[in-house]
Amino acid sequence: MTSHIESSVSRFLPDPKTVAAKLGVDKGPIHLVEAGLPKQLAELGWKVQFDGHHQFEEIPTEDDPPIGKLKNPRSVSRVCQAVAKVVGDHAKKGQLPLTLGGDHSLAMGTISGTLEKYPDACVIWVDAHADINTAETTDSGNIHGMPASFLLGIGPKVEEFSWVKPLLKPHRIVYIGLRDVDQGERRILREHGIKAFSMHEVDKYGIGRVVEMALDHVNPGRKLPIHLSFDVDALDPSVAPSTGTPVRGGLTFREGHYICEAVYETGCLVALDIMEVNPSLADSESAKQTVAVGCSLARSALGETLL
Ligand SMILES: NC(=[NH2+])NCCC[C@H](N)C(=O)O
Ligand SMILES: [Mn+2]
Ligand SMILES: [Mn+2]
Repeated sequence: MTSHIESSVSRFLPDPKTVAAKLGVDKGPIHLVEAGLPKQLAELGWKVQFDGHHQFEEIPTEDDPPIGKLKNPRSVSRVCQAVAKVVGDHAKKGQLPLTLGGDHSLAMGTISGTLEKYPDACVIWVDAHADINTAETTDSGNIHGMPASFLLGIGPKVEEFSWVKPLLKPHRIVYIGLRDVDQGERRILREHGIKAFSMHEVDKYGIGRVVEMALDHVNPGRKLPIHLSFDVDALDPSVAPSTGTPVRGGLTFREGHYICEAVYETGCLVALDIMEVNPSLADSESAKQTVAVGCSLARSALGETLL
């Protein structure tokens, strides 16, 4: 283990979208824990402190009407703010927070927590989507399509999310795996000069070169702390089927794991998110497969090697 990391903490959070609909019955991320992830990480040499389920506060839908187009804004804001605090507190103790989700809107919380302790941290965002819509550009109103814009402080201010400090700089985030990017998001990426390696670049250069180029962009000297936010829908749906917004043409099993291994090898990883695992969305075989992939991605990012 690298010296600045003494222990890891794993937490899992429900999916606000599903929770809102099902009044708190979403058990997505707990499956990763029940599949044995804490023990697997302990076997890799980590001292695992498991915080337990971060209880999503149920705000009845009628008490959480949309703000503009944003759906469930108060519920999402509240849970993300709580996550920011917990992640920040662990980071300040020199621990490596692992957050299991759940909706990728949670990255608003996890990355806020990381930047609180490491203001110069860079973010590697692995996803089929850019999740960089603003309250203005969003079509769906789903906040999981917007966390990056809140962290960057772009787009119209939404009072409910004023706790999110715009600490992330456009040159400190890089995407890998994109293939489903909305028109407004394309414009935002261009206007802010945000670097993104879509599946086109993965096909063209191979994953090894792409990860190297991504690191050269956000972390040229390989000295800055890295927050890896991995949305499992970056993987091809044949690899990770149980997720809310699958998009064909994604990363292979090995490509996804290679990213995690390469980030671990830098010795710079300070926080990890494994997001959008949703076992309730598929038959039990697909769910099992997706949960197993989520666990193995986390292990790869935390030091598991093939030999
Ligand atoms: N975290 C995710 N799965 N995001 C999907 C976002 C899809 C679409 N771009 C939206 O804004 O609604
Ligand atoms: Mn995402
Ligand atoms: Mn996604």
